Amino acid sequence: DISPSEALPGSDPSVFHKRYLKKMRDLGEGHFGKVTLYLYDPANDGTGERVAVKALKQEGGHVHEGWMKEIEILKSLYHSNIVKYKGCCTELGGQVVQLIMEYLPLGSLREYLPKRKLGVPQCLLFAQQICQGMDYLHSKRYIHRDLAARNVLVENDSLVKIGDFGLTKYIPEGEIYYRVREDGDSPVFWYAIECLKESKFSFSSDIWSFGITLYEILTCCDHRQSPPTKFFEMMGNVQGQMTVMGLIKLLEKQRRLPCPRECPHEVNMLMQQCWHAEPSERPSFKCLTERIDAIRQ
Ligand SMILES: C=Cc1cc(F)c(CN2CC[C@](CC#N)(n3cc(C(N)=O)c(NC(=O)OC)n3)[C@H](F)C2)cc1O
Repeated sequence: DISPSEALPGSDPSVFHKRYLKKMRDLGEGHFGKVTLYLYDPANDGTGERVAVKALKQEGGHVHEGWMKEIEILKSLYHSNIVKYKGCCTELGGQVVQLIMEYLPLGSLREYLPKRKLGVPQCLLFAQQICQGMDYLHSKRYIHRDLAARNVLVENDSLVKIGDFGLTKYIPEGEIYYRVREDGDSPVFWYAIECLKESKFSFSSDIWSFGITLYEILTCCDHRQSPPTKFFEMMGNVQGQMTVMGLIKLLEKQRRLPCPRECPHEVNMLMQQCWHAEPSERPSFKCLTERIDAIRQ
């Protein structure tokens, strides 16, 4: 039983057939789904290519409209600092759709940085590339809402890509904020103060998350200095159950993550501006790209 797309010569390379996907191992787990490494091996001789496959945990089998939106978003993005869309694998006549992306075996900055102890210049190169990818995303009026080192993939020593768009939303023309209802397991330590207080997400709240991501890069994702660890310490470890209220109080008292040891003064200034209490006072990604470029010279 071959489907039409298989019968025609030069069939659509963005159509992946379930029967040729051989599961290798899990790469990650999210609230609503998971990302898995597969070998796509139509010749069935092990010479196929490795791909990263994102799938929803199908409850009730219905396809999330938000899920189809995420696929459409990644499919529409073409940038050297954004992970490449490769195609889809459909099952049950389109009831189940899996997203096929390029596989970056070095994984995210969370896995890579602790092993590689980069110097400041290379940290700034990675930071600048994240800004370029994010500037492109914002130019298409998308907000990411989950920018963090765990969602930035490493292609090689001098190239990183934003690798996951699970919480990305479109901001219609003329609007500034996207308000969320769902809470789930929100990454509150990467959230801007207005997100914590009013669930108001914007281009400016992505800038705040970039500042946290830059801090992660400069601390080589050392878990002893991770944002959760550090914020817990700053709150005086209230018996470990940190409340969002505790974090808001801290941020309202203008407390911020400390300057990492290796961090040059002007980079710390840039990070602190990303964490300005007033969203409109935070720099844009275009501005950040230029300022990091100047510092790198
Ligand atoms: C359904 C929602 C959902 C499910 C999830 F599992 C996650 C979390 N997931 C994101 C994708 C992830 C990190 C990034 N960026 N990653 C991608 C690749 C790749 N393309 O190669 C890769 N490579 C790798 O680890 O190589 C050793 N890791 C990693 F899987 C974590 C987020 C979610 O929204």
